[in-house]
Amino acid sequence: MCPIQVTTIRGRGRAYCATASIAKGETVLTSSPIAAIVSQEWLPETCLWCFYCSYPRRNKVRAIAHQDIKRRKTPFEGAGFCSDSCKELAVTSNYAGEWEIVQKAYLALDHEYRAREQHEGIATPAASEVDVEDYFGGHVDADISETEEATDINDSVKLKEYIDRVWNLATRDSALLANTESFVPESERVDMCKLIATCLIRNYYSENSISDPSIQNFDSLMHMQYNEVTRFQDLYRKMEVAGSTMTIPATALQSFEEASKYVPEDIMQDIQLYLFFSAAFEKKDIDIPWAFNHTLFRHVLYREMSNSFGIWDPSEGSDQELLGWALHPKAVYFNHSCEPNIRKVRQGRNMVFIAEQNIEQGDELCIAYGSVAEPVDERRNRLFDNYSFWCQCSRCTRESA
Ligand SMILES: C[S@@+](CC[C@H](N)C(=O)[O-])C[C@H]1O[C@@H](n2cnc3c(N)ncnc32)[C@H](O)[C@@H]1O
Repeated sequence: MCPIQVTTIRGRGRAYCATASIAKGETVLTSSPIAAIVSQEWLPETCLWCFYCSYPRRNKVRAIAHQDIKRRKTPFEGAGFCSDSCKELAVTSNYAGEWEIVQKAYLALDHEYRAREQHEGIATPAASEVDVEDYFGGHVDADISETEEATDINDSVKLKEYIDRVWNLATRDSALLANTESFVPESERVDMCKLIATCLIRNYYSENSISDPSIQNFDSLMHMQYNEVTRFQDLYRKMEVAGSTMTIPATALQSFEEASKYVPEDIMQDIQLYLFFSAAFEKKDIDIPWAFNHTLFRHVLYREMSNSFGIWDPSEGSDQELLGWALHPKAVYFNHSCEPNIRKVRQGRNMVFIAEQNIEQGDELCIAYGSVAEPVDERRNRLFDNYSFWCQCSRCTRESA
């Protein structure tokens, strides 16, 4: 048993703390991911299960059988495993049938991406031709109750309602939907869609299969910190419109066009990404047994942003390559410190957390979210830009005093 427990610390939220003393070098936690994605760039050489990167040699075992590869034009068709046993583990560590559906979803996203990238026969329909119900296959969310009040950006509850309304409006706005097919996401954002699809497919299988305690369920993801509102607030404060008002008028919700004037560009990109995601799965020939909507999509998107772990290639020394991303529900309670007492090491698919020094009972266990070599202002700004928090660790507090 690991001598650690989750405790709440003022100003830092939940945190792992030691329940007994821990000796330097002791492993405090080993975590396996609920979902992981190898980035498009490294797919041909990186094992989908253990993340061993054999670059420049390609993976030995293909994910998709030769006879099933129709055109071999999309990245996932080149994906694979370093061994048959890794492939076997990938298939058997899911619910029955789940792995095949995940592969289908990846191919659907790849096809949508490639089609948009190459403008392969995509005719942008006129706004009047877009049938919203048809576009979303009936998955359009019900609207939330009308509010006639202005929205104060600092009021998190009201702002969440505003954000929900904006997403509802966006997914019904025929002008936006008509133009949406000309939007080509960056390849890393397509990778993000694959990670989200993996989680939503797990949600479907968790709800529709006989429970298997060895498989992590979607619920474990929901315990991760949800950063949608704080991200909106941070981005909004940087917008020009925000210079004049921290209040969004009630009239903004009359139409998506009006509402979008008060939506930061990065959030508009998130909405476009969802429209891309749903377009990939609303094609007639794609048979994926799940229900998705923008609420579920956002549940994963705004958790991934400050909770995921990079999959770094350890063989590269100081010039490590980022091979992909993984979500580890058990490991998300490690806060950041610029003088961390825990080191994280990737061992194959797992993340292992090891004490860097002797730790006393009651001490908080912290890792470093990236480099801590820069001066305090640089460190704090980077953490704020990447994770939306102002570092309150002992070193930052000391160095900024
Ligand atoms: C991966 S989560 C860690 C667990 C988190 N405290 C929770 O309650 O879920 C990262 C978040 O924890 C908080 N956090 C982590 N390290 C921090 C620090 N040094 N100073 C202030 N907040 C911190 C920030 O809100 C950050 O977005």
